[in-house]
Amino acid sequence: MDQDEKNEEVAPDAELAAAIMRRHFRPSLIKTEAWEGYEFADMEIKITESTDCYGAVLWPSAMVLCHFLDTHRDEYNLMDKNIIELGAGTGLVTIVTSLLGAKVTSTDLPDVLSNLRHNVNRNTRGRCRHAPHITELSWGKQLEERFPRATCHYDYIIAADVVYAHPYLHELMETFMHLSSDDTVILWAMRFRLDPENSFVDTFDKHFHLEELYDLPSLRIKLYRARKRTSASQLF
Ligand SMILES: C[S@@+](CC[C@H](N)C(=O)[O-])C[C@H]1O[C@@H](n2cnc3c(N)ncnc32)[C@H](O)[C@@H]1O
Repeated sequence: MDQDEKNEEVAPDAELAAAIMRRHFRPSLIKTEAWEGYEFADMEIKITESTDCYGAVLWPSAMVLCHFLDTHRDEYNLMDKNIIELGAGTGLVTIVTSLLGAKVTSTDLPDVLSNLRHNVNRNTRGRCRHAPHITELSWGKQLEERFPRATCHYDYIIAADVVYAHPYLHELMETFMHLSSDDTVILWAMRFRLDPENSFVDTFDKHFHLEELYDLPSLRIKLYRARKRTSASQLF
């Protein structure tokens, strides 16, 4: 392969990655409150971050997932769909999916919920068909009690950058398993940093049919679509 051919291979990822990161970012406005502006679902979205924990920062995987959903509205028509987001953080993905018409349950650890609620309320009030529901979900805890399989059915489980070197990867897998019905589609944007992340993908692949929708090496992010493996389920 000569150099030109190599360049041709790399360019699409670099261009897409640059477009995702550039298109949706606007500089901070320091007024009484600092926020960053993003544009998705034909709306300006204001996100306030705080640097005191992971969940209060907006991570690039969230922008990748939002970009995908915003630019694939026909294939992924979210109107009236039931969605649950894991590790919602600052709430960008919850906001975008709500603006696109979904009924969203937005979840994270208790410490993160106040900033999450602030961002989600300010960006969705009066703009959405269904008001998003924000609630605690600590992976692996009280799953059947709080999200009973008999009554909770999700069309989509969405997650951005929830896999990294934390001690709850087993509980996260358990949560994906518990919330998935045979027809639930998981859309999961993942940033690769260390080895535990690769082994999580290997384990995930044993329980779910996994398909790559985006591979963005320049951001070290992949976007996956997955569905639970069952004896009766059809492969994508
Ligand atoms: C790297 S941040 C990603 C946040 C957001 N999805 C984004 O992409 O901007 C990881 C998120 O997972 C949440 N998280 C970490 N451990 C968790 C656990 N055991 N149960 C529930 N959420 C957890 C964090 O609070 C945080 O919001």
